[in-house]
This record gives sequence, structure tokens and C-alpha cells, in this order.
Amino acid sequence: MRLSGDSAPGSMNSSGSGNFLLVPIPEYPLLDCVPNKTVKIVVLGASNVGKTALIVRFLTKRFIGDYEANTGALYSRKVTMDGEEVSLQIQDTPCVALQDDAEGLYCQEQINRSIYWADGYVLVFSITDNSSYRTIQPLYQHIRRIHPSGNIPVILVGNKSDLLRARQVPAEEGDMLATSLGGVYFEASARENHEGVHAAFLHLCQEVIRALGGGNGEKRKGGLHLARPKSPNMQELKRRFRQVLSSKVKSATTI
Ligand SMILES: Nc1nc2c(ncn2[C@@H]2O[C@H](COP(=O)(O)OP(=O)(O)OP(=O)(O)O)[C@@H](O)[C@H]2O)c(=O)[nH]1
Repeated sequence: MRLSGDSAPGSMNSSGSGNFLLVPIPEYPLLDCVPNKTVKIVVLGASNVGKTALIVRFLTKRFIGDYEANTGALYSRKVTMDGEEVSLQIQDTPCVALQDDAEGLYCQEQINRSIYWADGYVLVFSITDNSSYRTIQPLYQHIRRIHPSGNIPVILVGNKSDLLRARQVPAEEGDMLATSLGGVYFEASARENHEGVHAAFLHLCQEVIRALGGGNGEKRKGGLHLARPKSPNMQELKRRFRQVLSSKVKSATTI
């Protein structure tokens, strides 16, 4: 589906006009995909922490005030990193939740598939919501169960850093947790700042490329075998585009 701008289906140029471009990944590779350089990232976290807002901010530099609870959209973009073209694929996911006993994690099958599929992980909590922070450790353990061996490129994002007065999670705790997971902590505000969000995604992309050894071959062997997540259907995409193009656009920053 081609909505605006000059991108071929399945690709997004990192430069260009201020048009809002979110293009679904097709089920089959397209000719303009960058061979051997695909970075697959999944964004995970509890409800309402800003997963969709972060992705939209990263891809478009914009913040859209309200999002419907998402069912898991997959976005594609072509970016240039360190002078090389990379096909970046970002999977948004429905929320995960702790079970009542706070031991286990409720994770839809669709999310498990995304975890298996991905090369890198953005774990998001809101600095204003301690329970979303407490979800991160079990979430990481869940990822580990799906990928029992090997390096797991991960970043931890404490979102909503603009809401300082409502802060429930100190930055030091975010730092410590990220370190214990083998990742880096970023505090960001999808609402107020593009740079922080961009820096976080960029860092993860670089980690993924490093972990894949510059190529895109068969990465982690073993673990569960789960099929690639499905692209969102056209109806869902049309709905999301309408939403994005509606008057709810709060910021008119252009790419
Ligand atoms: N103040 C503030 N609000 C934010 C920020 N990021 C997101 N929000 C708001 O938080 C709410 C949830 O944002 P979403 O992006 O839908 O969060 P999500 O994690 O995808 O939510 P689920 O679909 O429930 O999983 C929305 O009302 C956003 O406007 C932020 O950085 N600061």
C-alpha cells in the first residue's frame, strides 16, 4: 500500500518530506529490500507506557496524542547507518502484563512470535508507573526462555520523562536494571523530544548489527521455533493512517 511520498511499498526513506509514512512489511521480500542487512526490532512493555508513541516518534519525528490500543503493527523503513543502507523493521506489540501472583508474565502468542522473530529488543516502561517497571525483569526472562542461548541486544527505555512530577521510578533504578540485563538505559519522552528516542533506537540498531556480525545469517539457533509475525491487515492500517492524519496531530515537526 502506498499512501504518500515517494517510497516504494515496503520501504521508507529516512529523509524526505514531512509526510507521515508508515508502510507495512509485505509477507514476501521486495526487490528493494537491502540484502543481508535487515535489522528486526520488537518493542515490548506493559500497557500505556508509550510503545506506539515511541515508534511513531522515531519513524516520523511526531507525537500523536492518542492511540488506540494496538494489536501489533509492523513497520518498515530503509535507513543509512555508518554509510550503509539497512532495512529496519519495527514490530509494535500489544501490552504484556504480570500475572496476579506477580511471578509469571501474561504474554500473547503473537508476542512470543515477535520475540522469536526479532534481533533486538526495546523494553519500555513509564517512569510514572512503577508496575510497568516491575514488568521488565520477568519480560526479559521470558525473552531468555525463547532465546536461551546467545547475545540478546536490548535497550531499556523509561518513557514519559516529561512527567517529572509524577515520577515513580528513579533514573538510577532504570540504569541498574538495564545493566543487569546487559543493555543500556535511555530516559525518553515520546511527547517532547525526538532526539532521545532517536538515540535509543539508533543504539539498538548498532548493537543488533554488531551481534549479527555485519551479516544477516541464521542467528540464534535453538529455542522455540515460531513463525514470523504477520503484517497488519489493510483495514487495520487504513484505520491507523486515518488516525495519524486526523486532527490529533499535536506536533508538526517535519522529517
Ligand atoms: N506525557 C507523555 N505521555 C505519553 C508519552 N508517550 C506516550 N504518552 C501517552 O501515553 C498513552 C499511551 O501511549 P501508547 O503509545 O498508546 O502506549 P502503548 O504502550 O502502545 O499502549 P498499549 O497499546 O496499551 O500497549 C497515550 O495517551 C500517549 O499520548 C510521553 O512521552 N509523555
